[in-house]
Parts: sequence; C-alpha cells; structure tokens
Amino acid sequence: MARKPLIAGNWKMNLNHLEAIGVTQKLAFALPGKYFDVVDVAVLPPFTDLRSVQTLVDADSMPITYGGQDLSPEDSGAFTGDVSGAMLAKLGCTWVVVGHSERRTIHGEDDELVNRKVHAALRHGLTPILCLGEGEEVRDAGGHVAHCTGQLDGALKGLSADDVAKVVVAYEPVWAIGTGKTAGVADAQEVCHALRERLREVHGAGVADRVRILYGGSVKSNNVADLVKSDDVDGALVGGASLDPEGFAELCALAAGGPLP
Ligand SMILES: O=C[C@H](O)COP(=O)(O)O
Repeated sequence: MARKPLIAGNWKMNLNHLEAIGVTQKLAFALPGKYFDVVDVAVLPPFTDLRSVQTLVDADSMPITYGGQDLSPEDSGAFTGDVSGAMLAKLGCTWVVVGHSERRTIHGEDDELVNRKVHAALRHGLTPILCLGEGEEVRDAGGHVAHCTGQLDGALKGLSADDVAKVVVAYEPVWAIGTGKTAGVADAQEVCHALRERLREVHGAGVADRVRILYGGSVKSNNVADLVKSDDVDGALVGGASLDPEGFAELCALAAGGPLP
C-alpha cells in the first residue's frame, strides 16, 4: 500500500514566536506547491510559537501542517505547566509528538505515561507522532528490535484498531539523535520493518499497511532520500536540520524525489 511520506521538523526548544514566523514563511516560499502533492510537510514548534504559526498558515493558506511537541495526559484541571490536547486542537494542530526520548530521559516518562498521552491525543483528534528507540547499550547487546517492539506495545495499549491506524510511529535510535551518527539505511529498515510486522501481528494487516513509520536521528539532506526509499520508512522526524528553512525545504524536496530547481 502506498503511504505518503511525512517530513516533520521538530524544532525542540529553539526559535521564539517571532523567529517562528520568519522560518515558516521562508519554508513555504522555498518549497514549491507541487512537492506537497508528494510529501506531507510539518513543523513542530515550541508551544509559545503555535498561535503565530497558526495565524500565518491560515492567513496564507499554506500547505504546511503543524503540531506540538508534547501534551498532558489529562484534559483540564490543576496541572501547572501542562498543555492539554484540547488546547492544541483549538490551535489547529494536526500532530503532537509523544514519547520523544528527550522526554523519556529528561522528564522520566515511561511507557505507561506515553500510553496515556497517546490516548489523550486521539481523544482530541490529534495525530500522535509516537517516538521510540533504543539506547546505544541496548543496540550493542543486540536487543534493539525487542526493545522497540516492546515500547510500541506499551504505547498502543487499549487502543482500537481504528485508532492504531491513525498513529504515526517514529523510530529514533537514541544514539543517533543530535550526534551526527545516523543509523544506516539497513538498520533503519530493519527496525521499521519489525515495527510494521508487530503491528500486523497484533492489530492486523489493514492497520499495519496504513501506519506511517518515520526514521529520526541526524537526518540531513545527504541521507534523507536513501532513508525514505526503504520499504518501511515513510518519512523522517528531523531535529537540527529543520531549523534552517532553506535547508529543510531542500531536504523535503529530496524526500519527494528530487532537489529543488
Ligand atoms: O525529533 C527529532 C530527533 O530527535 C532527531 O534530532 P536530530 O535530527 O537533531 O538528530
């Protein structure tokens, strides 16, 4: 089944709301409309930027989608500092990142919390970009496939097949994030394939064939094309390389099959 690739730029804690306007404008200007027929392009700015990005995207009818980098598992109430799925949905978000390794490591998020966040996202009509991936020691010990399929099972617990089909999975080996070390194309395909097979086993072929599985970890213009050519890699979650709009536009174009004119 043909799955449209998704290239999502996770800005992490970079770019204030004024800078966000400039970067989004430049990205839309640099990437001709025809590329959006072939790839979906998303930006994932900090919470404080979302209203500015929404206003710009709406005003100029940009084909770019956007989303948050995290959400609360709760819907409202006394949860100081948290942002709910309802709030993100109201801002026109399509996506929300859940379970990024930086949240798992720095904020101690476990599979149970990640699972609650996936449920919260879907409850509010947001598409979760569910991140998972192994650390270097797990890979060195050869446990990467079991580790990642275990995280997948934990995150999807209690979801209907219809809801699982809506989720985007992002395989991000922790040792490749922000390090310049990219998993080889064969390594990325191995884990993405194993994740799809696990989806097939637990949720059925119809679901497994629909779910987009991205690769993330030091994706750049020089490796994106080869990565997305792999059978089970349906796009990329891009960190550092998404902060430069012209470079990110080039990366999106390469994922769509050719460089910018
Ligand atoms: O969410 C994005 C990933 O953490 C990858 O970040 P990176 O492209 O800077 O390695």
